[in-house]
Amino acid sequence: MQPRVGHINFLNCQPLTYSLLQCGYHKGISLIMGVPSVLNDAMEKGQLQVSPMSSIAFTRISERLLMLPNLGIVADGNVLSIILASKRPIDALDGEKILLTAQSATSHCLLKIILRKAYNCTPLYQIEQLDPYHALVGEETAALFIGDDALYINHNRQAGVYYYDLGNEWKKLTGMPMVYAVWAATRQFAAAFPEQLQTVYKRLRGGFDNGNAAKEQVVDMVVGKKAFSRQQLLDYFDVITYDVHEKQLAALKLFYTFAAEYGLLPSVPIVKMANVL
Ligand SMILES: C=C(OC1C=C(C(=O)O)C=C[C@H]1O)C(=O)O
Repeated sequence: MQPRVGHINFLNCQPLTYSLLQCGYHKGISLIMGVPSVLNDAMEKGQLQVSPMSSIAFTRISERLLMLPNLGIVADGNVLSIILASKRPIDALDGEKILLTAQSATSHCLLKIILRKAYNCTPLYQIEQLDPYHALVGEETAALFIGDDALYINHNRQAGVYYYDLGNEWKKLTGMPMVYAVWAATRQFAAAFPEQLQTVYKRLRGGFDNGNAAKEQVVDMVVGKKAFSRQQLLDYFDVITYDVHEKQLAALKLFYTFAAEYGLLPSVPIVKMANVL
C-alpha cells in the first residue's frame, strides 16, 4: 500500500513540489494535491494518511493526529501571501462585511484575532470562493486572500485600496513568527506503519531541504507559468520557511491560546508529536 499524502498546490510549497516532481522524492508515495481547506477536509474524513493542514484545522481533530516535528509553513513578519485588501483602513472595519477565501482556515482565525485584539473590530464574515482578478467589486468592504491569489493581489495593487499583510500584523501584535500550517499523520497510520511514516517524513523534510538548496531551479519550474517575475519568486522563497523549533512552537501555542480565548476553538489542544526523528 502506498500512503496517501496531501500536498498544497501553492507556490508556498514549491521547494517541496520541485523535489517531489523533479528529484524523485515522491517514490512510494501517492500524492494528493489540493488547496489547504480541501486537504484539511480530506484529513478529517480519513482519506489521507499524512498531509499539511492549516494549523487551526489540526486542532479540530488533534486527538486523532500526530504532528510531524520540525515541519511547517512559517514566516517571521511579512508573509506576502496572506493579504487583507480593504476599501477602508483596518481600524475602521467594525460591523463591515469581510469576505474570506474558502481555501483557508488558519488565516480566517488569524484575521479575527488581529481585528479584535489590535483594532477592537468585530466585522461580519462570509466565506466565499474569491477571484483575485476581480477583488472588491461587490458590496463587501474587504476581502482576505491566501496563497498564490494573495501574492498576486499584493504585487498588483489597485489605487484607493488598503493592503494588510497578516504576517506583519501578527508580528506587530505578538513579536512572534506565525505558523500557518503544520504536517500531520493519523495516529492509526503511525501505529500500523511506523517505518512508512518515517520514510514519508524523510521525503518531506529532505524535500524541503533539497528545494531550499536549489532555489534557482525551483524558480525555473514556475517562472513564465505564473504571473510573477523571477525576483518576486526568489523573494517569496526567502520569506517562507519550513523549520519548526521551540520559538515557532511557542508562537503556535500563543495562536491557539488567542483562538481559544475568542471561542474559535474549544480549548488549547495537547499536541502529540510523531516519533520519526
Ligand atoms: C502562507 C500561507 O500559508 C498557508 C495558509 C493556510 C491557511 O490559511 O489555512 C494553510 C496553509 C498554507 O497555505 C499561504 O497560503 O499563503
